[in-house]
Amino acid sequence: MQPSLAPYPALRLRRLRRTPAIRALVAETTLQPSDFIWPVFVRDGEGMVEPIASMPGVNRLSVDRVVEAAREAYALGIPSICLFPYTDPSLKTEDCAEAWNPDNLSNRATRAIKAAVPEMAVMTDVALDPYNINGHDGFVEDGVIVNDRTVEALVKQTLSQAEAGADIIGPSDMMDGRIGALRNALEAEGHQDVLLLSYAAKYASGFYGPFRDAVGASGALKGDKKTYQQDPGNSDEAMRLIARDLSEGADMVMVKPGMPYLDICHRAKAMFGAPTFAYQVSGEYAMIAGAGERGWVDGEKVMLESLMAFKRAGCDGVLTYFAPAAARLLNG
Ligand SMILES: NCC(=O)CCC(=O)O
Repeated sequence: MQPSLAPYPALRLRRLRRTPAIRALVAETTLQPSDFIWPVFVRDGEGMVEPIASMPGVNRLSVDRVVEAAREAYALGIPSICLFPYTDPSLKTEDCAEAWNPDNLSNRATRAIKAAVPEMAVMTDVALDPYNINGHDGFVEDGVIVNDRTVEALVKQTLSQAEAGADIIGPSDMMDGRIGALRNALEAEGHQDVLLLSYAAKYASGFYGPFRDAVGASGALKGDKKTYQQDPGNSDEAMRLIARDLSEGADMVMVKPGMPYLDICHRAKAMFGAPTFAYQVSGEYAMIAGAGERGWVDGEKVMLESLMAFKRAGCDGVLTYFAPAAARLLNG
């Protein structure tokens, strides 16, 4: 766009900022509760609300409490909730079989939410890390994360989540060929309406630290994830990954983390025009919530500003731990 500008004083751009009404008229971007997917941490037990120290205001919830939280979130106008299980260490194995157990925590929570709040879109996570004894998203053989055997396991995990009633499956593993394999399996098994929101551009980031505490994976992870997650300096690679996943049958794509990667969000939306989401991850949340708690920044203001930035960059929506707090503010 080439802005055509009259010379000053014919042009006084401050005229457009003079009152709240005029500012509202010319606002380019809006933020609303329907822009959010709310990630929640699920644990076993009943009546459990367990705070996560590195994520002030975020708790691990037992299934009954997740159902209550989902009901409240939906009433606030948040259309979707995303489940992350805190897996009991005794259930983590080398074969990751708990990942496709029809009665695992994630599947139980999905069934319970779909029974209580059927209109809400339940999103689930596909990757082996919550169930893997070594904390990796794929199987490890001789120190190498193997691709194709992992994809076979991801298919089993996906089908068990679809059977439980998940509306949106989020493959976060970054293996090659998994979107095509999952799409084919969903079609073949009568789950043609299940959506795939691919974690297409997922970076090997330091911003995931608090999440790994939240799901109990910090101690488990051996080494790093650099052979499957992206180098933070790469942008063309992100476009290739997104193009590939869309061509294999992804309905929506995600960029993760969010705030440090707004250029990737913008480029992805401009290049593909597909429904594009960003994940404002745990470290981003912790920085804003932690600084807000200490009074170093105005926490609410920075929260909304950060979420608006995703929309301005071109995202259709944001996965954010702030979803209920932000929705409450936006609803007034
Ligand atoms: N697969 C989901 C994540 O890795 C979330 C990361 C975060 O919130 O830090």
